[in-house]
Amino acid sequence: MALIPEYRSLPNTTLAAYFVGAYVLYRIIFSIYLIFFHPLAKFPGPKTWAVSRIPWARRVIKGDIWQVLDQLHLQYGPVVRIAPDEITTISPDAWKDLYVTRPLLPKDPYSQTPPLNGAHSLFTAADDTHKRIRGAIVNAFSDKALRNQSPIIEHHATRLIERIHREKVKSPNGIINLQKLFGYATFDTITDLSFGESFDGLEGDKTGQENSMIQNFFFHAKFSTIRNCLTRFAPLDIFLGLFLLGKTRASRTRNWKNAVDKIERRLAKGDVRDDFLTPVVGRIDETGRKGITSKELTTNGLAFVIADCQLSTVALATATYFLLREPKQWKRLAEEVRGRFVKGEEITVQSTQGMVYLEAVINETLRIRHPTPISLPRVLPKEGRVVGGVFVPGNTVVGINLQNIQTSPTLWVEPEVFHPERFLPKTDERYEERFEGDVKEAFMPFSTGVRNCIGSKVFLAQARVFLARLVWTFDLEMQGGQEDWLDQKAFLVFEPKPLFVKPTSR
Ligand code: HEM
Repeated sequence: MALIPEYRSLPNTTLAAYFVGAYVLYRIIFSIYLIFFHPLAKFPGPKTWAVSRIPWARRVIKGDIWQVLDQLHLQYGPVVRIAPDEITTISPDAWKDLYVTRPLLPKDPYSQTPPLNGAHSLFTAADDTHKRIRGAIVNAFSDKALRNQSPIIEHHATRLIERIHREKVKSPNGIINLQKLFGYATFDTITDLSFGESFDGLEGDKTGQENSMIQNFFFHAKFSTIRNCLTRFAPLDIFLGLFLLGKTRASRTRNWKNAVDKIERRLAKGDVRDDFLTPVVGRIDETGRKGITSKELTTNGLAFVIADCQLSTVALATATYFLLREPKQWKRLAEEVRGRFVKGEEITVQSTQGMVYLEAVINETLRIRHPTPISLPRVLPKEGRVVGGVFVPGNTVVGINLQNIQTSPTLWVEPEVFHPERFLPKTDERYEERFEGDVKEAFMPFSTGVRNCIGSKVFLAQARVFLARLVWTFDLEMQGGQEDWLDQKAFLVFEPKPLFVKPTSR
């Protein structure tokens, strides 16, 4: 009782100092616990990262976390503690331990942006909901389905080449931004496949309406990355969410309506052609107990569009950049493509299968520059699990960073050098023995297990046809001053710079 008047009589500044002092003392004691006594204390890593999420968050928000993780692995080894409750690994065995071994590990909820309308995409759905949705649409991604969808991909490849011709003529010095055109081409292809109608970005020069949706996707990727990161520092994420969601509400509503209208028109036509909607025609089930609901169909359609449009654009622009920087590799690819086809139209999804150098170029591009250089974090069960040969305690968040595992000097020969040859069959005369040193099991650009990339075959088909048609039709020269083109930030996905090239028809 006697304390209360004394306590009350303290000046406000002294009171505040007590509180600050108590908090600092608590942080110091807690930090000592985190560094020396916490179950993750045995894992190496920077001490400042072990005691707080802030160093990690700072790098995510700066867009260079993938580069910093590279350095941390070099310094500390294959397993690094990057937060009080999280470790990252580049052990190839961890692919199986984290993404295949049963029971399946849930995704770290902090790494996910929850759907605004409650209808999950495959990315955010868990357990039975994930199984149900994937089961409803998986047939749209089979080899057979892809064969039937091929004319759509080839049609947009033709329009890409036509647009490059038009752009070349329009440009006073013949220089064009190829990254932008890849963006339109992938956008047109994937909207055609996902919604049943193309958004016709490649025709924008004719209609005078250049589509800005692609730029918006990259903006959203940045926003979602920062918001997800801030969910660990609530209520900061809520403020950012209110501000940015308000700012983007109109465009989101427009995109949603556009998608719904197109999907409805496509479903009404019935079983008329093969696209991603074919397996669900007449099978929409609004109960949410089997199949897929119409809201989930739209959410997933938009997710496919965003995934393809961003990742394929980055991959295609990056492949072209590497090829133009490395004349020997360009020449090898040109020989393969030009030696095989007499006419550009012969270049199809089917006819580009088994083109070993082309496939090696695509693989090497994905290896050296994964379009989405993120970690795939999973939460361990309370009993813990062996990951990559090391026991990791329960409730730890563990992930493989897609970029780091593909460029670690402990796993790859000359990891930063563009050598498609490393992916050639050993019997190929261009293969070099030194690439025996590569640990190819580390290379899983589409992840593995039941949550692997459902769209990988579509991407590969598109990449083969677009690149082969480009190389068949044009000689390309890179405009100077782009030596630092690869210096890009990544927010979920790399933010590609314009790629200025001068195409000349052969
Ligand atoms: C360069 C191209 C691509 C790469 C490197 C890539 C990579 C990946 C990776 C690593 C995952 C696993 C994500 C996780 O575990 O959280 C994934 C999942 C997924 N990808 Fe892709 N992707 C690409 C293109 C595409 C395309 C073209 C589509 C759509 C047509 C697509 C649709 C999806 C979907 C829906 C999932 C979630 C699958 C599930 O959880 O069931 N991706 N992708």
